Amino acid sequence: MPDFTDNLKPRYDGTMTLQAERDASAINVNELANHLLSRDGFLERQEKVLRVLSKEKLFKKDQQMNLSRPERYHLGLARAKAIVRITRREGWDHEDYKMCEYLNDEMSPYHLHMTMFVTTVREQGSEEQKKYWMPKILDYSIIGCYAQSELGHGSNVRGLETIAKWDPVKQEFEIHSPYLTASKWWNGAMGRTATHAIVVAQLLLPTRDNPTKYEGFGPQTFIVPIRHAESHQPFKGIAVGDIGPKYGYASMDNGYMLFDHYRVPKSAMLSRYAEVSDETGVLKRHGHTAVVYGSLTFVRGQIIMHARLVLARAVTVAVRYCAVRRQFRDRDSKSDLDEEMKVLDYPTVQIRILPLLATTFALHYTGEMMYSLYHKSRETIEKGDFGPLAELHSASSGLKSLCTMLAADGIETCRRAMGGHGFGGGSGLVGINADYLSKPTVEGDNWMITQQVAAYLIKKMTSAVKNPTAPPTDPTDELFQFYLKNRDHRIPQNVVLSADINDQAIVDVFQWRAADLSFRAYEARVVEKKSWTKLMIQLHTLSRAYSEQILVTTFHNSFNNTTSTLSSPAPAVLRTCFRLYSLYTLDQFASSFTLTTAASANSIYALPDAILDLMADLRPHAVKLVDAWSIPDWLLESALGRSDGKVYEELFDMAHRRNPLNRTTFNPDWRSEEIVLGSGDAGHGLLAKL
Ligand SMILES: Cc1cc2nc3c(=O)[nH]c(=O)nc-3n(C[C@H](O)[C@H](O)[C@H](O)COP(=O)(O)OP(=O)(O)OC[C@H]3O[C@@H](n4cnc5c(N)ncnc54)[C@H](O)[C@@H]3O)c2cc1C
Repeated sequence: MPDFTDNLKPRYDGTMTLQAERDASAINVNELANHLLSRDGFLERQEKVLRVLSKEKLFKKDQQMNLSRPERYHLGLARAKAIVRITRREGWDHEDYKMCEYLNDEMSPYHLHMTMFVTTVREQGSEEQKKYWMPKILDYSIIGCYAQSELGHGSNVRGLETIAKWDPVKQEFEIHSPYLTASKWWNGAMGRTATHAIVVAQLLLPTRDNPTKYEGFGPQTFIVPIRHAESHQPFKGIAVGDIGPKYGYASMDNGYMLFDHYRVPKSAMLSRYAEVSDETGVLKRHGHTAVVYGSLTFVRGQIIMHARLVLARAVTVAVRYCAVRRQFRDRDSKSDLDEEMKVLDYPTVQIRILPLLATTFALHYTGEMMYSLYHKSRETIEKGDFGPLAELHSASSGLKSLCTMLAADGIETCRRAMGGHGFGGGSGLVGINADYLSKPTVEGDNWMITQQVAAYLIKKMTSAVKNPTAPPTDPTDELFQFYLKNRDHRIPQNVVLSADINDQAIVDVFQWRAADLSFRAYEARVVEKKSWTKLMIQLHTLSRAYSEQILVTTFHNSFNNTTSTLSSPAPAVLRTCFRLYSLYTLDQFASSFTLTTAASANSIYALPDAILDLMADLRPHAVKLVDAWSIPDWLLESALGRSDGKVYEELFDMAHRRNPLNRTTFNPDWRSEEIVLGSGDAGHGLLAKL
């Protein structure tokens, strides 16, 4: 209904403000966007899918935060099915499907089906199993989930309690949950959606001398039907359901599941790398057991690529809003006529947002590098050479931990940097913040998996110490050999850490710190034989330092490889991002850099000024840099982050015209001491629902 608020305008025009910001920078946004997002035709695909999806009523986002949990799941399911339907209707491929999920922006109940479930069958199934299952998976005639974690164990896969006992007479496995803590738990899509599960269970085989006794052969993967194809009810011997409310993930049915002597045929065990022989009932292994973790590694690689887009989205909102938002006149201004300052011009706001803007680019180049590394190594593994698995696993673990931590913390930092409106639904960060909080935990807890990186580096340093002149097989070998040659006559680097510091000097500083921490870990563990548990904090620091070194080195390498082809001023601005990310990180962990003699204490003093200078250099380009990340308004779903800067108009419209709470008169009997929840206009039968 029209009212007197219709013609009111904000005091400062957001659209003009953002236009002025864009005019102030000569960056060619399209060119930079193509540079960042051309892999697999990402940008064209985004445009194509957006055109279709944004017209579908089912995908309208502006009311979803007002729905209850069961409604969110139901909507999520409807959208999951619609995405399959639309993908078929439009003749789209799997990348288009993934783009639908990305733009839909909620955890789809079909997500695990097309990630962990299909990847596990593809990587661990025998040719015969793949021939049987893959067509069913790809045409959605079954829906899968991945049931590894249990109520009692998640990180410790070897400690899983679900058992799969081989029955040589019936040639079947009996899957059983002997304890309450054996209940599968957290597994996405298992609660209400999936018809099948990849179940990770301890394989038990009868011993040779006494067939009534059983011997354990560790966790194996089984493909298990859990719900009836027609009734969709769980099969007898299975108790399964949704685990209930949680942070974010409202549209996902994370589940629990217990088995009571549930029988599956021999063919249920995925047998590309291990199978139970018919005649003898012994386990025959065909390859490297570490490959069982191959699908986890793959998912970790994708998580890193995803982290950069998630952080870019939060930073897009923060940069645009803080460029529009004004508070106070400049304290030192002599004129009363000056406009209020944009909050993005306050260094205390910049220090929270601009290093994160720089981080999006650091994540990008490492994501690209990991993507190539995974596919290169995958080819070698497919040929039966498992050599690269250790390096791949180590790099992916350390980077998964660092990148998801940077992105998850970064979203929250952006939210806080936006003051009160950052806390509101109009920020567009409520969903992404709550959903992304899971990432530091899932696919390997961030504090747990860093131990794998440290173990790998200690092993490498041990070999380097034993044989310091062996031909290096990778950059880490080279770095360790260089370190060992120079460590005795090391003079702490007195590089001046100013805004115009030499880029290679930054890389050297990060690499030296990583090598020195590796050497200290080697000394503590291998030479002094300190207990692993006691060293854990040191080992986590090592992993972080090593992964930061990868981010810095890879970012630096991009200058030689790709960024130099961009038109001015993009290469120089990206260099500023490189320095800002690096010097900001250096400042955060200054003691670690000085204690490892990577940088002298004197040089650290210059850091705050250098960071201020770099932020001043970057500031005029901030809006165009976030524009280059090309996050569509439809995905942002954010009043604060709108590309046209109409922040206040949208916030007011959301509250005044679109908020369902304002459509109902609550408390008409406000003089009474009681509220009748079960009836009336506002009651909606609430009591009956409780
Ligand atoms: C949203 C969400 C979705 C999920 N989806 C799935 C799914 O689809 N399928 C599935 O199988 N699982 C799923 N999980 C489970 C997830 O994989 C596990 O929660 C995760 O691996 C962490 O394991 P945990 O919960 O057992 O934590 P724990 O291992 O119990 O960790 C608790 C704390 O102990 C620390 N810790 C544990 N072990 C060590 C150690 N050795 N040294 C030092 N510190 C240690 C950890 O760092 C952590 O701080 C999901 C979880 C969430 C939150």
